[in-house]
Amino acid sequence: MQAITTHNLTKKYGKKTVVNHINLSVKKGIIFGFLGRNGAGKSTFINMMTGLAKPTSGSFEILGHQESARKDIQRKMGVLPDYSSFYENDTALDHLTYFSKILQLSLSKEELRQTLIKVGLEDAANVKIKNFSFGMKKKLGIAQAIMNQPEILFLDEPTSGVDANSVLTIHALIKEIASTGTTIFLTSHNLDEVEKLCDEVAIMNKGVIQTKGNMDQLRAQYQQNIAIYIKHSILSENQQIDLKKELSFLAESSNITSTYSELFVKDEKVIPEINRILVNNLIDVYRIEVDQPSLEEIFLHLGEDRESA
Ligand SMILES: Nc1ncnc2c1ncn2[C@@H]1O[C@H](COP(=O)(O)OP(=O)(O)OP(=O)(O)O)[C@@H](O)[C@H]1O
Repeated sequence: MQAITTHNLTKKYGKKTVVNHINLSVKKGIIFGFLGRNGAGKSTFINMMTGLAKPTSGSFEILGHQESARKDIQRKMGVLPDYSSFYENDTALDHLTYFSKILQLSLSKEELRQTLIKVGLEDAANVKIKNFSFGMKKKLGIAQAIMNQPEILFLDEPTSGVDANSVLTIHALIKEIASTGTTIFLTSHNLDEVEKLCDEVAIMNKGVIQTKGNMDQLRAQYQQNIAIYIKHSILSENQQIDLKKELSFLAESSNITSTYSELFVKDEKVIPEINRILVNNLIDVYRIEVDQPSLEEIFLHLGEDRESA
């Protein structure tokens, strides 16, 4: 089942088309990363999902509900906006109590405390928000977003401006929430974070989805080679030539030297075969390192495509 399906979803501001006929589907239960440069249209897309903006044309379903069934969607949805606002004189517990009432969740104090425990703010339940660090405010924002035990959670930049320790806690929290089956739709400018957390990624550019898939699919699509670095026993010149020839069927390119070789391959599935060739040639391997292209490299590569287009 899909958590989100959009059909030619479009948003225009005046004459400017900010979201342009997007057909996107997001599987239920995954962590989905939504990327794009500033101004690509991500927030506008999310605002339509969360009910803050109306599509100009097209439609979408969330968890099987049409956009018109906003109340049903809202009940199952949690949202951490890019910037949450708080009454600085409220405590964490006051804040959750207030939103629990607004959302008509009728949660007990104990249930609210449990939510604070989940996000690691148990000791701050009665502390005024004005004394919170930025990271604590993000965690409180997440607590607010998960109070209703949502089936789908939108997290807009959950770790931007947050200190390294809190980043780790928030990452662990996101994984824990996802492990209960909640679909997570996450935007972040931190590509490393997206690569670590997300099962699938979509990259938006100028209002359209430029690419979508898991990391393996993105690597294959953008033909980013995997680099393999091997430190091995000393090879004579003839051995180097023979090895290069044998590996030429598996590697896109290679650089074989007497003690150290670099290979560039399309698919990591060839690594065991490379290993076998080394063993058959009685070459001792002291170290082998595999360097997969990062999401950052793919993202930059997409940028090159865009600029040369
Ligand atoms: N309410 C609005 N009225 C007019 N133009 C808007 C409005 N909201 C967004 N835009 C324009 O739409 C384009 C896309 O903006 P959007 O905020 O969706 O991008 P984004 O990908 O979320 O960028 P960022 O990563 O900087 O948040 C921008 O050119 C922006 O100026």
